[in-house]
Amino acid sequence: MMPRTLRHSRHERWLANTPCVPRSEMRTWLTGRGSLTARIRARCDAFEVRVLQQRLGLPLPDERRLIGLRWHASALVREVLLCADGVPVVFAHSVVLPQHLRGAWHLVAGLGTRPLGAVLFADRSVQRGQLHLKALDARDPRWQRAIAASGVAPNGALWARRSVFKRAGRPLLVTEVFLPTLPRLFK
Ligand SMILES: C=C(O[C@@H]1C=C(C(=O)O)C=C[C@H]1O)C(=O)O
Repeated sequence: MMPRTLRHSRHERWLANTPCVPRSEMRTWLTGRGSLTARIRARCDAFEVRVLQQRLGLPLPDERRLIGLRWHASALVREVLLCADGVPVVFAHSVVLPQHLRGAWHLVAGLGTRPLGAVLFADRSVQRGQLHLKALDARDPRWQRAIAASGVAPNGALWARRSVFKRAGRPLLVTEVFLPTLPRLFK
């Protein structure tokens, strides 16, 4: 029997398979492998990236292994809100090792309010790994930061997805938390 600290109960795992997501438009948004920026842009008149922070910080414990970060080491953490016609619809949290900002991920360093997707999907050398999904509840710091930053009234768990992008073998972890306002963009 694994010790409690290592045992992941269902609510603590990110799931690769999609049956966990009810058949709906939400499933299309969660599992689409194209640019989320492009999908939002196509469904609103004014798209905006509101940068909340882009600085060295500690990634969350469940992120370290995915980007090969030693325990207690810092990474570049970028958090933004993607807004459609002035309304936040996605909270995004991206993590990359600082040393890769001088190399493979140099374009991230000076990104500013340009969407990360504009970099990722314009470069054929960038490879996206598998998407993993999770329903985040109020105990998760990503849920807490998404709700606090967006000012959107919470109504339970928030669907999130994450994947590792690689350029020259260097990982960049992107997590996207879908806010309750997203359905305004559904067809
Ligand atoms: C990865 C993409 O870029 C989006 C923009 C981000 C940013 O500007 O930090 C982060 C994650 C994405 O929601 C995308 O468009 O699919």
